[in-house]
Amino acid sequence: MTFRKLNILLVVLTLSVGAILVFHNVRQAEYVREMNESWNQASVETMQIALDLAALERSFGYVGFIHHFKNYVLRRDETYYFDATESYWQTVDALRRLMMSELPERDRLDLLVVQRTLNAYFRKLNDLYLNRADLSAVDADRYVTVDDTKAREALVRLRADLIPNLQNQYYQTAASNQDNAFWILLSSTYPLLIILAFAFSISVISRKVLMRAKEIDTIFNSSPDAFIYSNSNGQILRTNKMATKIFGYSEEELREMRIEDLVDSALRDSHRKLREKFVSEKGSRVMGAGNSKITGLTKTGRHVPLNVSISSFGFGRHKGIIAIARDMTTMNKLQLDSTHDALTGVFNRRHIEVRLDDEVKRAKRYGRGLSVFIVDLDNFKGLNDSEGHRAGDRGLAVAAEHLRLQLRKHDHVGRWGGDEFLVICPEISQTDATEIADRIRRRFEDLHFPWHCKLTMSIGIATLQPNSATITTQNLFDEADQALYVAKERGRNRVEHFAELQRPKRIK
Ligand SMILES: Nc1nc2c(ncn2[C@@H]2O[C@H](COP(=O)(O)OP(=O)(O)OP(=O)(O)O)[C@@H](O)[C@H]2O)c(=O)[nH]1
Repeated sequence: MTFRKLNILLVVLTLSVGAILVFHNVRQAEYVREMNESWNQASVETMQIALDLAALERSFGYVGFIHHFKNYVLRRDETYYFDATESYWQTVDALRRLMMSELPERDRLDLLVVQRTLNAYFRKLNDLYLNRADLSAVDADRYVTVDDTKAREALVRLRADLIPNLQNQYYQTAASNQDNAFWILLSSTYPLLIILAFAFSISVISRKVLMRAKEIDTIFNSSPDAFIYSNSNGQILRTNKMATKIFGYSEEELREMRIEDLVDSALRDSHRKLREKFVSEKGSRVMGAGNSKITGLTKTGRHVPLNVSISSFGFGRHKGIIAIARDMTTMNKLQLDSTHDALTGVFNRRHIEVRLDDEVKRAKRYGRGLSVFIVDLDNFKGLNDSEGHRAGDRGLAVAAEHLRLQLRKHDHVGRWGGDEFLVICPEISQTDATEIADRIRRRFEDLHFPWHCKLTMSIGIATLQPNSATITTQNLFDEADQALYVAKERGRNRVEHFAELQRPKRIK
């Protein structure tokens, strides 16, 4: 998974959990409010009905209307009449309130029975008060008699039915509130589980990211190449162990530096311009791919040959550069050792053979000329014998250096073996070749050596004429060798060209 995808996933997860929590909080507040409301409502209604029933029984019963009614019938005291009337209206009021409550149908019917009985009593009371004040107590009592059996039974039923029913309702509300509380608890657990899952995935992802970082760190630090990571301004942000080893600075010191500080001051400006051009190009790309050769500058001021590849990459507005540099000191030395003679510093036998083959092919391909010299020191054995091998070694090195100095940049010199050298001069005609070889010979003869015997050289030349397609490398070499042989035969310290040997005047 890419870092970008990971980021998007985390943002989506965070937003989802946030939304769920907000939703959950709103729902929870709603639940609590509903619970409170239903609880309050249930409590108030239950209480009200109980109070109304108690009020009904009190105002209707034997401390209420009936009590005052009976007293009036027996004593005919107006006060009882008014008390009874007041109790009557209180009873009516209690009945009305109960009728308006949510009650089962059978309870409503019982309330109607009570109301009818109350009204019957009240009519008789008023009639007695207004029209029959002259009746004796016994007659009055007989007159006002109302059959209240049904009303009493209705009240008993109401009490027996209504209170347990209300209790039932109360318990149902409590049970439903308990249900709500359960769901609130469950809905609290739900986001909690999401948060736990979220935390778990974050910890898994973090572990993977840390593992990856550790892997990269290990790769980074165990690389045989120097890694230098910098921002687009060239400010070094991170390096590996090899970078500290090559440049001699600590990681902390490198982090204070710019990448240009690691090249020679003369090259800094051009290096900076190259970096700026490189960074301004969009996207990631690799420059050099390990082939761009530059020279690094170490803390001690030593110049190190480097092969560098540079990659740039962009992440949002951030641009970074990674330079991977390989110290070529050892590699260059190995390469040099594989192609050069250790004693004289010119090409070794194997390499000069390859060069000879290449140059012969090239000369044939382009129809150009080529001359080859075989140079052999004269009586070299004598030098070894009289002055020792060290003097002989020095003589060989001086001869090689002499050849190199006397030749053009694109000529090649190699040690063929012992005291013998091979020189390749592309595009040199026969006449020029002889002249050059003779000049080399003469100047070598003029050199002063710190020993008694004189050191000279004999040179055999062969020339590949332009557009001569048939001659092979071996033929050319053999011709030069034959010319050398003749030079030795004719007294040494001489130059002979193979082509001259064929002419009759030379043979004379
Ligand atoms: N000091 C030294 N001597 C070497 C080296 N390689 C070869 N020789 C010696 O070079 C001498 C070459 O001698 P020769 O090729 O026989 O002939 P020369 O003495 O040069 O005589 P001419 O070539 O006939 O003039 C030998 O004695 C080798 O031992 C070397 O690397 N160092």
